[in-house]
Amino acid sequence: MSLRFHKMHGLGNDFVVVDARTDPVAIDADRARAIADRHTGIGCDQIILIGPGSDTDVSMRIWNADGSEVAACGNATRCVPVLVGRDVSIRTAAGILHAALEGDGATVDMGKPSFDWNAIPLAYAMDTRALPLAWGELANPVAVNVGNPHVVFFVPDVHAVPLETLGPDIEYDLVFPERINVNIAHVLAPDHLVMRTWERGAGLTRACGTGACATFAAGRLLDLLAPSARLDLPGGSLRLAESGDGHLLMSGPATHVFTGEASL
Ligand SMILES: N[C@@H](CCC[C@H](N)C(=O)O)C(=O)O
Repeated sequence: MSLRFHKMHGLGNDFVVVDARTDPVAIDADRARAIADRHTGIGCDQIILIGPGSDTDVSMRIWNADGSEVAACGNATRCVPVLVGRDVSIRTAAGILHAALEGDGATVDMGKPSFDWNAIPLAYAMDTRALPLAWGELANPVAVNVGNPHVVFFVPDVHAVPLETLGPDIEYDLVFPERINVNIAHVLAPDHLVMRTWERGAGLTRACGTGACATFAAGRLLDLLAPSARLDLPGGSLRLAESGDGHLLMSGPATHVFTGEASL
């Protein structure tokens, strides 16, 4: 099957973006895995399908490299207005998002975080400010849903944590019935932190936009961060701010690399 696609990325979190606004394209878990394969496919962390919107400008569906379909992807959301060439409203499985072109990327209103244990979701009721759980040296994370599920650990040094081994243990722990994205962060100042993410369904990535939103929301909840902060990820920096009504505003770059066609 022939596939026309755009290769895009947000801070090195890379995507195969399929623009199906005028002609429908069918993607399922098997096709998503084949496209994402870095040896036999195109290679990417996520596959993004942009479709027409009914009540919005466009719609967006998201698959991780392992073929799992998910509701949110912050970095890909910044890519949408860049691809379309204007500010857009986007229908996603997590609700309607608004993305506005800004600088070399976009600012997206990512909505309000939820700290409800049911919304994360967790297997049973727990204090989501500090889950009473530990995996190796990582203990008592904040759990938060920002359209997708995350845990956030505040640690003394993100570079000293073996996230490549602890990440999968946490992602697949049965306490997270829909698996989980795993973020570790250390705060340098109330308006500046450093973080890394193990992504559900994709592993270690250079950046995770929803991970940055989750980490900022967790930092605000614990009073570690100011209402606006810079977050340094392995692939570069994002700016997060909290609006008056508690929404998370994420700003950062989004890059179109090339347009191609593949038999996949
Ligand atoms: N890279 C994304 C998040 C993609 C989805 C995530 N791995 C999940 O399974 O929820 C981002 O920039 O937010």
